[in-house]
Amino acid sequence: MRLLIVGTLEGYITAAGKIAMKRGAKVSHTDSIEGALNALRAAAGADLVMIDVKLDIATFIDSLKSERITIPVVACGIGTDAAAAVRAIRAGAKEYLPLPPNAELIAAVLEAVAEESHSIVCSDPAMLATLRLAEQVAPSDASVMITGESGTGKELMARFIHRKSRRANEPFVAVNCAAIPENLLESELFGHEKGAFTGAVARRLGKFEEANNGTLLLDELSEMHPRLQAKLLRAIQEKEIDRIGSSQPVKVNVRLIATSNRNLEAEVRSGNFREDLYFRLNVFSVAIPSLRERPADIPMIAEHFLRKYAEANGLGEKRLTEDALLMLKTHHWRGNVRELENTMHRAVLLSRGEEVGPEAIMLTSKMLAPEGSAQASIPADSPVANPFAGPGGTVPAAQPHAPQPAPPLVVPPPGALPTSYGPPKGGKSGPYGMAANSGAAAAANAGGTGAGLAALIGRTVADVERDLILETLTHCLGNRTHAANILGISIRTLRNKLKQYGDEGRNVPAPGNDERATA
Ligand SMILES: Nc1ncnc2c1ncn2[C@@H]1O[C@H](COP(=O)(O)OP(=O)(O)OP(=O)(O)O)[C@@H](O)[C@H]1O
Repeated sequence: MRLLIVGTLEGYITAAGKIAMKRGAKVSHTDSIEGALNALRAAAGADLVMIDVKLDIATFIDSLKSERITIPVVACGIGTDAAAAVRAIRAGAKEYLPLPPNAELIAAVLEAVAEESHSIVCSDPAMLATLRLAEQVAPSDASVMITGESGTGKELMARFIHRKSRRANEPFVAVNCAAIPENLLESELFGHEKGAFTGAVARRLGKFEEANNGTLLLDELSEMHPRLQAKLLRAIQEKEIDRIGSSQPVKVNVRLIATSNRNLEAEVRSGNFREDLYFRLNVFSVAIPSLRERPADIPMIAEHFLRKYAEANGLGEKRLTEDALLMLKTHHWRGNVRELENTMHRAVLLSRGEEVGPEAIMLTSKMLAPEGSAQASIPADSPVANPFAGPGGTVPAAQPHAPQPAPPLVVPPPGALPTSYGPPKGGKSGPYGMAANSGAAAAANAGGTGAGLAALIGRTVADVERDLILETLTHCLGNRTHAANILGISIRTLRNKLKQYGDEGRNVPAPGNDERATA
């Protein structure tokens, strides 16, 4: 949790900051609204802003809205100033915290923000049962192995277990073992001493030490090289790690959660994964059902993302039509919740007005296309894999047993995309179901001749794809990562396409501020 304090808080900055830090928050401070906006525009960002009620909160919140930065703002002022509190709430502040700061109140606000941004939306009995199991397992210190197809919510579940554990106020640190090359992963996990290898210009602590007293998530563990598996096993057994280049072991107290979207037992059998490590990590196992196995979750999750992205994009309320809902319910979600999330994000941007109909639902999967059709031959990675597709409750993580009618308060971080949003990994989901096209979906798909779609007829797929990519990029103010997420393609594919368009003399939006170094 990153907290940004703006202003002097009537002289109580230090007290408020200390309380927040004690609860695990990383606290930064700026004096002015301009300073806060600059900080939020930068990659460092924040998950919550506490602002002095004497500052111009209305201007601040308006600026956030106009720049599409979505972040909860809490106003703080001397308790007796009721008029200022009312003004702040009217301006859009979520809460008013009276000063001097009260430890319990600050803790409650931080907890609420953390839960809201990682809430697990579900109502299907299969998922509720999984959550119950996770909640039972959470308070112990035992290692947990979370399995499930790509995009089913494994990281979300790991965060849920951490929040429900005795370590909830300590750090939660995640490492994606598949995303980091083997030689860097060792230093990432265990740290290194200055001079340990070329480029090690200073001592760096690894994730084990960063997560000390808290929880370390080893995401996509099956991708770890056997040599590192041995070092990890030692760290678990001895409860100590060796920084690279050091002969002094360091004691660590870390609860481990591992995830894998591969069948780890099979990896053990084929000799790719150490059996002893597998049993160390798999004390408890939590298997997350795929979205296909919990169809009752689809409408709820779809509505959740509809609200989230409509709000994040500063658009009014939107609702799904019956046809659109039917299309979602009958689609074969290979990319699971992540695919559904991207689909709803696109739908928010493509729909006009309050209603979201089937014409706004662009599915990246080939599953709806008849075998051998032109559509089926378009790669699933393409944003126009289904360009001619036609009309087709939330249980906050803290209370998994009691589905609530009220929508969750969604708190995406600055830039309006969740931190857990990784590059699309749908292609890695493995050999999961090639379910036959359902009759309902096929029927819904067959009727696609809305005005928007008719306008596409006569254009080539490449043309439509280019326009969609460039429009989306413009919408994302040039941010490649966000655009790739919305389009449902990898950042690499996006960059290749943009290079091609640039070479063809097209006007390609410049990278967003935070991406200039890498784009
Ligand atoms: N039940 C849910 N409610 C709300 N959002 C969800 C739910 N499940 C997953 N998500 C969202 O879907 C996206 C993918 O979730 P997450 O990263 O936890 O999946 P994963 O299984 O760890 O993915 P991968 O296998 O690719 O690592 C995230 O944006 C997450 O917030």
